[in-house]
Amino acid sequence: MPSRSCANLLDLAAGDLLDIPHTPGALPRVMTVPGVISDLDGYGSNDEDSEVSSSLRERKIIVANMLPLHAKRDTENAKWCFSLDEDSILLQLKDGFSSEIEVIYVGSLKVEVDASEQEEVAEKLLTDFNCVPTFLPHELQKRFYLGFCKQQLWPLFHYMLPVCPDHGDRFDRLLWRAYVSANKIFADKVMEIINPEDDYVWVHDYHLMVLPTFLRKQCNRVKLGFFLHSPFPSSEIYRTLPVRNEILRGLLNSDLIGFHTFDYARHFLSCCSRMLGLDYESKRGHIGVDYSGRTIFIKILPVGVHMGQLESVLNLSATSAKVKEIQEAFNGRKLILGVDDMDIFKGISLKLLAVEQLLQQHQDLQEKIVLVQIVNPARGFGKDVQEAKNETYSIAQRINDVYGSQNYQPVILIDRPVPRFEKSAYYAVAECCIVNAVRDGMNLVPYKYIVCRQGTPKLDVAVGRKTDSPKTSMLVVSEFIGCSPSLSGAIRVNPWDIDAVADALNLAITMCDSEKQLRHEKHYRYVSSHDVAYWARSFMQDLERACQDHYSKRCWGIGLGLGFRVFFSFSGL
Ligand SMILES: O=P(O)(O)OC[C@H]1O[C@H](O[C@H]2O[C@H](CO)[C@@H](O)[C@H](O)[C@H]2O)[C@H](O)[C@@H](O)[C@@H]1O
Repeated sequence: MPSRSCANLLDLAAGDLLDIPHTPGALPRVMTVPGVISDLDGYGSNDEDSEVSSSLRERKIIVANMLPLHAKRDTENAKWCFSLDEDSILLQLKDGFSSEIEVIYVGSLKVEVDASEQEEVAEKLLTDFNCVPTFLPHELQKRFYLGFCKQQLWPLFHYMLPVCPDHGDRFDRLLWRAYVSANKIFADKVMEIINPEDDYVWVHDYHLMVLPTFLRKQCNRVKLGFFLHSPFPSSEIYRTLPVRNEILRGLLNSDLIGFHTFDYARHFLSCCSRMLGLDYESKRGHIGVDYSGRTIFIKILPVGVHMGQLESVLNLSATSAKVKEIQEAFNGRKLILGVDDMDIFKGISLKLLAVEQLLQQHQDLQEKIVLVQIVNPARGFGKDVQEAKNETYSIAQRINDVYGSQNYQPVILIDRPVPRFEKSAYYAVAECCIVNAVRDGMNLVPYKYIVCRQGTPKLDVAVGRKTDSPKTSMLVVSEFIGCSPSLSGAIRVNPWDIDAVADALNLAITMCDSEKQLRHEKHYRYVSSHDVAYWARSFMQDLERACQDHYSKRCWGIGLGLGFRVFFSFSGL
């Protein structure tokens, strides 16, 4: 594909995101892809009950901002080396699909590849990893990701309004244009590889919310699902966004839109109603909304963890060794664990303030508890992130100065990339895990903690535990995070209420084992049965159903006469 200059990309006007008429009579011809039917006359010719079928192998095209890859240069020959990012949900979701299905990824690399190397790298990534890279020009990438995504959408979707005009967080149309341009590049990349007759496209997260508009424009029959991993804020917050309609319409150009929680879906619905004037109705567990002659389905489906992967890490001898090492180092002290990205919405300093309060109010706990806070590297680089980091360090220092001693440090900050085996070992040892985020789309830390506390027979043997000994865990979780509704045995807290969080921590660490066991077992049953494969399979099944409805002859007929509806379905909770 010929590369475009950055200037051209940034010139692309946001006005390009006009709504697309979807009444079948107004459908544009589908882009011609070799071997693919290129207009709708031929497409709708199945009889009423038959499914859309083709001899070509079905593929799922997963589109996300970042490919599930690590990249680095070989120190000897300076060539790029790539490896799979096993932690990526995008990679893990494959387990939800039949092995017959080919999964292709479209997204950016975390590194910048020089234009002269891009062709070679693209070939290698396709051959070795089924990945198709979108090489965004440097300036565009910066404005798109660090600018519009991280400085504008991320705060707003986590309920932070740009209140101070001098803070530099006002809506910036230049950044919006970059967002639109970047989304278009992703859509163009998908168009280069898609076989619309057979392939399903699944777009992920807030970075790519207008991509469906571009895809739908180029290929009206594209089978397209979207999942939002971040929260969808209340309409009172969302409606402050100057480009609110463009983004809503972008999402509505999918066939199915997924959210982690009922609230996010409800907020989205209310935005559609208030801002676009769309009606919706509830019928047999589904809610339907008409939108410009299209059918959209909405699914509430919290994501899960990869059980097999977590268990295999627990089975590593490095993990057992680390567990023993941590147990020895803590020497009977109760470990409270926090694992968070360094981000202003994770509530790390509120958590530290609660621990400080706990130690102040319960002198008996001094020398007996330790908060280990693992801090994953920041993903955005705003001034606010640096401020949050400084505050975290300063509160931790204060607590350690006041309550620590020569052999005791009540707060341990681990601020470096922590390998999976080490994290799993901390999860396995921790008496209590606390997630105190003031907003988070889902947050899988509690689920990982539960699985690691359950452990594996191999880990039990390695650390000298009876394999049939009762398993316990204790969670303190913020009520503002997506996983909270699924954790009915957790102590739910308002992270802003420091007294309440301190009390919750006290309750968690003093609770009797039988109660902790009951809560743990309940959580484990849920987490192990609603894993990432369940999530992906369930989303894809609904997407297939949605597309069958949309693109079968019968439905086109209904669409012509009556217009289409949006349906909501609920599962996983
Ligand atoms: O920081 P970004 O590159 O913009 O990516 C955003 C975050 O993506 C991932 O978290 C999101 O998805 C998780 C799984 O659904 C969910 O638990 C979380 O609430 C979402 O924000 C990633 O895990 C984060 O590190 C990124 O910051």
